[in-house]
Amino acid sequence: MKHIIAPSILSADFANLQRDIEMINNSEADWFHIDVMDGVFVPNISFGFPVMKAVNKYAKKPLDVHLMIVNPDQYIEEFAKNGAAIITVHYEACTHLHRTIQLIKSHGCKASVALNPHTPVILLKDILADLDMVLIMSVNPGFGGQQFIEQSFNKITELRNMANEIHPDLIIEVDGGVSISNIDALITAGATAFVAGNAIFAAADQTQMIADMKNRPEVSYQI
Ligand SMILES: O=C(CO)[C@@H](O)[C@H](O)COP(=O)(O)O
Repeated sequence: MKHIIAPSILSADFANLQRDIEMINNSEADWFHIDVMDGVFVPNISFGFPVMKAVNKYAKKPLDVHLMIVNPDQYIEEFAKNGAAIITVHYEACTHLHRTIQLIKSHGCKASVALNPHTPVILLKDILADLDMVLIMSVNPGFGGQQFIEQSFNKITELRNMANEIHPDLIIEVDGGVSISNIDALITAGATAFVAGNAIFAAADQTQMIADMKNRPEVSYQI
């Protein structure tokens, strides 16, 4: 099976957002990755509903919305109304994670949980069967263009082993420092979806970079 490529619009040119959305529409990318940051959960503010609406107006692929915010329950309905297909909340931001997951699903979205680099995957064991996806943060969230944290490989493998027992078709998404140099090893470790910001938007030929990240002749995943 082919893995999923989700360009992160955080690294797009916001003065030419429609152009960058069309580039993704016309590429081999699978999803749009949308990073929402509130300046509280992470030390950065990205954007909220106005940008989400603008992306939803032109995007022809599913919107993969990553909420790096506190109190995500308060905003889930609004993100769903604005076109979110997948909503990821942070384990570290949710006191009643089971309730939050049910809320996401009740709005017709796929439910996903993100883990910061310091959070062990075992903490998701009792909720894994309810999830469509787990997002492994391979940098500390808040900024694009950071260096990949190598320990993430072990987390991906550990999560894939746990998922094989409980939920074999779980999507494991990796976010942060993903590039053409580490994507093969990440697929081999058990990841099936890849967020890439800098690797795509800083490339001389963005469409070609997406195609290169999508078509990896040496690796494919089995679930
Ligand atoms: O969530 C985040 C950052 O918090 C990511 O989605 C970044 O936007 C990925 O950017 P690169 O590391 O690929 O440049």
